[in-house]
Amino acid sequence: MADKLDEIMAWKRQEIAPLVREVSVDELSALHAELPPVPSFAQNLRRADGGLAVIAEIKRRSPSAGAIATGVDAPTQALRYQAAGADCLSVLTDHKYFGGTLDDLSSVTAGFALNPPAVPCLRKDFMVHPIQVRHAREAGASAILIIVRALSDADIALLYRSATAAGLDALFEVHTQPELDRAIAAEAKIIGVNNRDLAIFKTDLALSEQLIPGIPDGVIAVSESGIHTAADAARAKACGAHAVLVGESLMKAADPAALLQSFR
Ligand SMILES: O=C(O)c1ccccc1NCC(=O)[C@H](O)[C@H](O)COP(=O)(O)O
Repeated sequence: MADKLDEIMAWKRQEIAPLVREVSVDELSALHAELPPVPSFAQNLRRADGGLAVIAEIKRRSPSAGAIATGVDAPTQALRYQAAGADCLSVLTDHKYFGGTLDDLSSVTAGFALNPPAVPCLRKDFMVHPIQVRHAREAGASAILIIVRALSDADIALLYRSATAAGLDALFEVHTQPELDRAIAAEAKIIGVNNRDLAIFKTDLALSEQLIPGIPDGVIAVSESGIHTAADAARAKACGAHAVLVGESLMKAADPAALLQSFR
């Protein structure tokens, strides 16, 4: 079966080609110094009460689910998640496959500036070049995504250095033990186990149970994808997850606050 992630990564490199230019670590540090600070993504993933933190995702559609909530207004959904008690948000900014835009992220963070407290936002996109890190910081993100399987070790190191210079955290996403080993070697501080196999679109929480116990102490562990019920979240917590990343079930929930609280 064709691998969707390979297709998306090839498209992403094509999509950003016209925007690509050299972006140095110094440029990103200077940008960070001149822009208003952003709230810490990592800090919000460690709840003082020991409960499971929830990263609530804004996602209109996806390759696996098709249409989820195509007409949703991102800043309105962000304020619903804020009121529901989300610890962090994940905002899809890829348009072709997920129906999101970078403007969604900018309008979400601008909305929080008018309606504090700001909830830290992950720019959920397929990162391949530091220019995307710059755009994420300008749009008010607190973190970027690094999909280990899709990148060389050199690309991972460059993106991580760039994110750190720009004052952003990085969520390293893994799906296998060798990918987890690479994330650990890169000194990731936040590692997410994606329960969804992006080749066949099957989600299996057993993957979190298999990999999360191998995430070192001191590193934040996130279980991603396929969390629909309190029982799913409890499985993630039982194997050591500090947080869950939840898209489809929260996007479709009539009462996101009740569902989110049940996860905790
Ligand atoms: O969700 C997909 O179909 C998908 C396909 C290809 C690459 C990435 C994909 N999803 C990204 C995600 O990681 C999920 O949006 C996220 O973990 C939330 O998952 P869910 O709660 O199952 O919506």
